[in-house]
Amino acid sequence: MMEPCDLLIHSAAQVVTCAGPPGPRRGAAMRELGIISDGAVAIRGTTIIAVGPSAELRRRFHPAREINARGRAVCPGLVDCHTHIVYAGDRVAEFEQRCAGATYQEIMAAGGGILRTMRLTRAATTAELVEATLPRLQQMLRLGTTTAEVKTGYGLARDAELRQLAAIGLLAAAQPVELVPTFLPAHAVPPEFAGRADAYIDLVIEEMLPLARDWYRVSSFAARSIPLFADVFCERGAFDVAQSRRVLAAAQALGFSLKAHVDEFAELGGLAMALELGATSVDHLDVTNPVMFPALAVSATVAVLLPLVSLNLGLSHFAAARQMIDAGVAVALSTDANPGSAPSLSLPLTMAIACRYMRMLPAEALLATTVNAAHAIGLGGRVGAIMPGMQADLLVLTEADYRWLMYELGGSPVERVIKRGQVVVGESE
Ligand SMILES: N=CN[C@@H](CCC(=O)O)C(=O)O
Ligand SMILES: [Zn+2]
Repeated sequence: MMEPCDLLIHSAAQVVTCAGPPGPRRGAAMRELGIISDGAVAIRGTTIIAVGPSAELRRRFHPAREINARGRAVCPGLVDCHTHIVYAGDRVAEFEQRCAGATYQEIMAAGGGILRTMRLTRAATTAELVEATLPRLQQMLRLGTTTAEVKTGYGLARDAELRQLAAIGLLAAAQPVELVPTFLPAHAVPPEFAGRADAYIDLVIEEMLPLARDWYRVSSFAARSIPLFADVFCERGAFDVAQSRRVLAAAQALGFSLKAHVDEFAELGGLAMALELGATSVDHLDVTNPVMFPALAVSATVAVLLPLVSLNLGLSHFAAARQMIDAGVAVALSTDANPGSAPSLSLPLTMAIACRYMRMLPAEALLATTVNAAHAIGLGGRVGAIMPGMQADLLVLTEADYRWLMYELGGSPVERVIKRGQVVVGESE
């Protein structure tokens, strides 16, 4: 007797399952993709129920609908685990200043950069923020992103930060990309607190974090067991290690999971602090001293690397992904999509740059934007792999070999996107 299923995707040249044991992948396991040739995936409701050779699954299942992948590759929906996509305005003029030689830090120190986006974002209503962000999410979806972390951090004041959280909640309900919220009020010292960063941290701890926690408790995110993260920008010109520790420790006491921007331009010691607090991820790590890699490798913390920042800032230095992977660090990759340091929404481009400039192999880059990225946002075991029991988030690519995702530069490698068992990009039959 054949078993019923809602959707059967079959005749894929490769089903790149990324299947493996629980937990983030490290070392040689970052090169094991579990590829099934001439593969198929059976889906019931929002969940994957079987994965295997096409001939076997076509004998076993009687599907309500089927997709013939016609020799294309199928892989997990991509997970963008570090983005700043809720903002108003742009930084095009600053881009020209950087072309003329100004640095990102000089622009930030002169009141531009994050503070320019803060001024524009503060002036926007929640509805305007939603309207500005929706097309970004649509583009991410077309490029294969089915789950994305989204940070606040351009309000830098109580109400404006809460408006960003509200916008993230509305966006999660308005389109298919699944969102994971991160509260980042300590992204820069706002102008009202210039020279008084500690006083701003007091406000963050006493008022902003508790309000964000209250917002989360009644949100759809809590109802679906999607975690709320707190994050901090630990950097010269932003917050020092002591200030960053105060924010993260207070957030942890309120029940937030933790992330930290560390070692982007200067190594202040934020990495050791974040590891001590058991952060879910540490992000950037562009200038981290390799003596830190063994401690990172034995921790449960995922290292999120953001190569589009180095590319966009015209830097020749990239995070030491090769050394980190060889040392056993669980590496994830993300766009860092934001209007300043990384104006790109493309995970395929991110992977392409990581392979060329950080010496990652294509298999490692894919695991870094699926399984490990899911673990970096607390969704490991739910999304990021094609395995029975996992959420049915899949891509049918335009080519037969998944390595086209990294090989092509700036292309459009995705033919169809399936989110929670529904075709949300491309033809449904
Ligand atoms: N480094 C700090 N925050 C962002 C940049 C945000 C911006 O420039 O607007 C980042 O991750 O690169
Ligand atoms: Zn960031």
